[in-house]
Amino acid sequence: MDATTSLSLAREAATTGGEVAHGGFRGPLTVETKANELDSVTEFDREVQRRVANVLRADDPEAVIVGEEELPEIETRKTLPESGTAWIVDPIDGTNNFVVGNRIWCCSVTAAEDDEAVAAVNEFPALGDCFAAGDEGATRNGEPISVSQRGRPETFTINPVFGLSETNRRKLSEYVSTITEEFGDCRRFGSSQFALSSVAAGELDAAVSSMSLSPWDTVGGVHLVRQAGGTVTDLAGNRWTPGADGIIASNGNAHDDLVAAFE
Ligand SMILES: O=P(O)(O)OC[C@H]1O[C@](O)(COP(=O)(O)O)[C@@H](O)[C@@H]1O
Ligand SMILES: [Mg+2]
Repeated sequence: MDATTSLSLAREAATTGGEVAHGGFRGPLTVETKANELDSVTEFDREVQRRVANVLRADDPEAVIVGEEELPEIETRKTLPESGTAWIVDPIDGTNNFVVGNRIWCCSVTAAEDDEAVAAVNEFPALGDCFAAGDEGATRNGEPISVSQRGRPETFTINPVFGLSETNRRKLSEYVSTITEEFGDCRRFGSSQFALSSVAAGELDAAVSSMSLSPWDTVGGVHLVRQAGGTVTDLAGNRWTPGADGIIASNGNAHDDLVAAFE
């Protein structure tokens, strides 16, 4: 499937999923936890993944789906296949925000070919922003976007993406110190797809993490950043690929400084 066709299907799936989630936003929810007390899931996460999968499977009944939630009736992988087409789905990225009524959450749908994204859509219904990219640049609500122009590291606003699991808290605090001592300002939003979309749109200068983030937290947003003219590597400065330990996504202007600062 070419990038234009993939983008159109990703858009249809993410729009459908976003509408379903938005219908439950700020309403009564049943909230369960997964790995820890701060890892929430709601009935909407599962229902949105089901609805997104139905859109994708209506087009191709054999569509390979890499998704965050477990659904008994839809076979879902946790990692990307080494070859072929796969659809990466985060039904709600930012579930903790969704649960408390904060608008920063999205339905994320990405098409990948052989481990590499070809089209991505991050639909934020409560914000009214839809970030999308095929192979002709990135857009927000249909308008072209590009990474920021900022060049001096001490002026950079950076999002350390970590979540709040026990094991990652110490590293997060190190990253926050590095940002405030060597760079400019710090932001945290509770959604890695929002962080990456914001880098693509020039609203943030960089997003960084030493965690190995899941494909549904990253692959689509990485594609948006690259299509918007940015640079995405692992912590060693090598081109980022799914499964990498850590990520540095930036406007590209001080990428070497970021690689030198974060480990
Ligand atoms: O900006 P923060 O608070 O570090 O949040 C980042 C975290 O947000 C998430 O993107 C939220 O994902 P989910 O809501 O899909 O669980 C995590 O995957 C990631 O670890
Ligand atoms: Mg999620």
